[in-house]
Amino acid sequence: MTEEGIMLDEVLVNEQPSTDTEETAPCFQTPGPTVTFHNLRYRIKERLGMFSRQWVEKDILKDVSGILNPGMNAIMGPTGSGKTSLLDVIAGRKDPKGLKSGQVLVDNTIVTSDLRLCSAYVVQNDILMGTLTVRENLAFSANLRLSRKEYSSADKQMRVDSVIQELGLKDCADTKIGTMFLRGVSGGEKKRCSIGMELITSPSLLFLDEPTTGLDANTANSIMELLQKLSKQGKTVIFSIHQPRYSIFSQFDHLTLMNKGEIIYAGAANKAITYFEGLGYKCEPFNNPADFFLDVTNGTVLSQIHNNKSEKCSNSDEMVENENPLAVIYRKSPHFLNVKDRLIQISDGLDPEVTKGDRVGYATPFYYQLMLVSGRTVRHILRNPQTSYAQLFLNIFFGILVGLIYYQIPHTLPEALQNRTGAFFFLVINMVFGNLSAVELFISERVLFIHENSSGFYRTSVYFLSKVFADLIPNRILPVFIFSAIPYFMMGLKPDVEAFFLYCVTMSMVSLSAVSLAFLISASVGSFAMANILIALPYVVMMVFGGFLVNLNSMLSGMSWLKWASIFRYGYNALAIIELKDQVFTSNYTSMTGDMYLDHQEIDYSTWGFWQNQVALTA
Ligand SMILES: Nc1ncnc2c1ncn2[C@@H]1O[C@H](COP(=O)(O)OP(=O)(O)OP(=O)(O)O)[C@@H](O)[C@H]1O
Repeated sequence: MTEEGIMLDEVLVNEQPSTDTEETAPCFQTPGPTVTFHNLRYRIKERLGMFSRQWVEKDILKDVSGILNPGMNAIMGPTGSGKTSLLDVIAGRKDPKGLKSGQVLVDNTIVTSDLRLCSAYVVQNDILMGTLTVRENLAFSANLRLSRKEYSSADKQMRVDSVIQELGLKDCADTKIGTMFLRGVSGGEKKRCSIGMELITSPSLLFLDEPTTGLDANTANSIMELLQKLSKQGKTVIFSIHQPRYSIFSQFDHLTLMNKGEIIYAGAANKAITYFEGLGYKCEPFNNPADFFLDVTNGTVLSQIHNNKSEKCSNSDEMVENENPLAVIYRKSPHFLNVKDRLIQISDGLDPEVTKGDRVGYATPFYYQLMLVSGRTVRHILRNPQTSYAQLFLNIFFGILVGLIYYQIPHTLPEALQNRTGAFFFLVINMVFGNLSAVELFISERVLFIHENSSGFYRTSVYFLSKVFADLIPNRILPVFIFSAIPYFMMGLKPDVEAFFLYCVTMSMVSLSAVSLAFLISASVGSFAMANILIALPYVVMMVFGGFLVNLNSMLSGMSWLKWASIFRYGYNALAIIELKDQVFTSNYTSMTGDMYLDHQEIDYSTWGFWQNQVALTA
């Protein structure tokens, strides 16, 4: 199959961008909403020590409220002050269990967690498919997030072109994003592409987590200019940022300054200096305001008035108890009282029955998502075929090796039985351990999946099925047939079509069972190292209880039940039945049937006895 042949994108990703700019549909037109958040209190639970049973609760947002209008809304503060947490809670991206009180309103209406499906969120570390080009990534977003009823292929194509044009991505549109092994587009272009992935849906509300982190000064500037351009078109752009330089700070309309989970200033960005100067903090000439604010929060710059006032305020219980006096002062300031009045008005006029986002669902149907996501996975594999080639090569190599070791097994005892059973066990071991690479499947793209799934690209089941199909066929099923066929004929096993077919079925079932276990572990843990440790344990235990290394009948009864969970045992038994049943083996003095051996090993070789192994492998 060629890459071009894959039915992957309705938008023809290989098509050159439309050069006629007048035809390009203008995007980013919808005016942005006003976002208000009321008394948000977010709490996390942390274990005291690694093995401790005690938990401590920590408030990471302490009763924060505010109003964010269309324009550039920056959330600033020192590390750990709660910027990202506030952004995530507003965007509906933080675990709702931690939200102890408060609510978020969009245009005076309660939003459900579906806000995440109808707003755009650009994460800090760009999460894109590295083997696809900028245009292909954008097309993927357009195809999955724009409804097929409302947008034709041409509309989607136009939208992709429009985003490329607006974000200045024309020169790198057909360059791959890049992976660990493949040099791709620059950091700034990657960030633009990440923003573009979200702008495809033309959202009026855009969240960005630290959009300038990791970028050089010029690139950071150009990203912020782009955001400012969007905000000037009426969008509500809300972002967290750590310590921007002056040219970036001067583009902010509204500033929310955080410290220790509380707001210490919220209001017009250009009035923040005046506010802090009013509290007695002096910003030296030529000092960057962003640096000044961080110095204020860190206590590097001290307030004369505040120092005097602290004596005056020492009677105030709130001031004495609160370890964040700037937050207390802010809550008493006219700035906050103003915000509070407006929030009370909004809350009073709120109709709890009317909610936003109730009916937001996926833009495309299940089968269409499955087709697109599988297409992308196949394209990714074709552009990154090393694993598939290695899998194929290893299977051919081991197939020939087993064939050579057990070449043309005679029918004379004792080799006839010893070599056959040894070969079966070796084959099953290869089949199981050859699938260790499957643990990597859900780990390597975990972050991409979580981001795309929570942004409403596709359903969880779609991703799972697409990975299973795209990995199973090239990496698990095809190599199994090669691995099975080579040694079967080299070893001279039963020359019978039915026996060969059943042998292939058994090998496939062993492979699929081993892969399923690897998938289960892969989906349950977060790191590759952990997955490797966890998969080795059941594989080794299953191998010991496989029936070849130890006589299961002579085992401690308390342990022998483990044989029922052994993929090795079911695979080995099935192969032994296929090959040994109805065969007669001879030596100089005696003869022995395969059935006698199976009886001796207590292997049930009746028809049901054989198929129950297949059923167990399927289970
Ligand atoms: N899920 C969580 N589990 C434990 N602690 C958390 C969790 N989320 C946030 N925190 C803690 O809450 C505090 C605020 O975190 P947050 O990421 O919001 O800060 P930030 O201001 O964005 O910091 P940075 O600039 O370093 O990203 C930090 O002390 C952080 O360790």
